[in-house]
Amino acid sequence: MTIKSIGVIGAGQMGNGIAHVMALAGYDVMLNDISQDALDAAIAGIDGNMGRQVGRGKITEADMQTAMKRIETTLSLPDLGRTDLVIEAATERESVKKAIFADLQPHLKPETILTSNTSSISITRLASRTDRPERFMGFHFMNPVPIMQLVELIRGIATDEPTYTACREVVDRLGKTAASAEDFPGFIVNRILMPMINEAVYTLYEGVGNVKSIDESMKLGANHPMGPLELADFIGLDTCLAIMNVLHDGLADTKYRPCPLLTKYVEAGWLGRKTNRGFYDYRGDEPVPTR
Ligand SMILES: CC(=O)CC(=O)SCCNC(=O)CCNC(=O)[C@H](O)C(C)(C)COP(=O)(O)OP(=O)(O)OC[C@H]1O[C@@H](n2cnc3c(N)ncnc32)[C@H](O)[C@@H]1OP(=O)(O)O
Ligand SMILES: NC(=O)C1=CN([C@@H]2O[C@H](COP(=O)(O)OP(=O)(O)OC[C@H]3O[C@@H](n4cnc5c(N)ncnc54)[C@H](OP(=O)(O)O)[C@@H]3O)[C@@H](O)[C@H]2O)C=CC1
Repeated sequence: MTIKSIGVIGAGQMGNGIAHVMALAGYDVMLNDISQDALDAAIAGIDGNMGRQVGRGKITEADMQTAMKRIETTLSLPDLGRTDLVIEAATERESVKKAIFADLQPHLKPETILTSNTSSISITRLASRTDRPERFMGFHFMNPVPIMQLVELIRGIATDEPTYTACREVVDRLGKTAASAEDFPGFIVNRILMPMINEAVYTLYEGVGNVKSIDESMKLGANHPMGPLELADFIGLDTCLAIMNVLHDGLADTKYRPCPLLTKYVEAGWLGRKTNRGFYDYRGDEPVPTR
């Protein structure tokens, strides 16, 4: 099946980045969210990010104008019914994702491929609640989407080969690299990355270091581009906690228990950059460590 149009559900940082790269690669994009503010912020964000790419000579002004015209926004899920491939990128909560698929399903063309950008949730379980488990798979981008090269492709137990091939062709057209991961909690990247971030929070919780020393140690001592706490703020602490809970529940091993300090930050609504406060406070000119 040739994919021409893409539906993206959830206009947060991932949905916005996915719409950006898809439109630049020539796909028509229908971007959906439950909030008009989120849709407006996403379009402004894409405009700013593409503008920076023009400024740095990565794309032309004409590329940007054409791509921006390819992106439509909608508050109405049925509008995604006419697309060929849907990528769900809403909040990392299984109940939210299942409700979206249930609402969307009656409006889809029979051949439309359904995918989720979930960071950790079982593709097989999500697929089993839809009318098309063979045309369902995990399509996992990395943040920030316009920059990161990798896309994890995760087959559920029932995913058929034409579905995998069609998704793989989309990744190729984006100029990105696909990695196949088996459908187990957190797949590959988050199975490895998230316990490291959680351990950094334990290191903070136990007073081994403070926010600044932990991040500096990993940047200067292990050559990571961002410290683990800065990266957690960038990903979103709610998303980090949700992934740890999926690892803990799904693998039934106490080594994945989420750090209580991570839970406390999420309960405070200090979710990182998206709420202007997490392990750093972003409300001033420079980020200030909160511990
Ligand atoms: C949770 C999951 O399920 C999976 C995940 O995604 S895990 C998270 C994976 N991501 C990471 O680990 C990111 C680690 N951080 C980095 O690689 C880098 O710090 C970074 C690329 C984000 C920024 O790099 P930097 O050198 O500090 O900044 P800077 O020079 O300003 O930016 C580099 C490029 O990124 C772009 N960029 C930075 N932030 C961006 C954003 N939020 N959105 C879009 N583009 C962005 C810049 O425009 C610039 O683009 P060009 O190279 O085309 O000019
Ligand atoms: N953050 C990251 O680094 C990465 C995240 N992911 C995954 O991508 C997905 C999205 O993450 P991210 O973009 O960071 O999250 P955000 O919190 O930035 O965005 C999620 C968006 O989805 C919206 N939303 C919630 N419910 C619905 C719904 N029923 N229909 C449509 N939209 C809805 C939210 O609206 P509102 O704010 O109003 O609730 C919000 O705008 C998650 O599954 C996450 O695990 C994957 C790779 C990296």
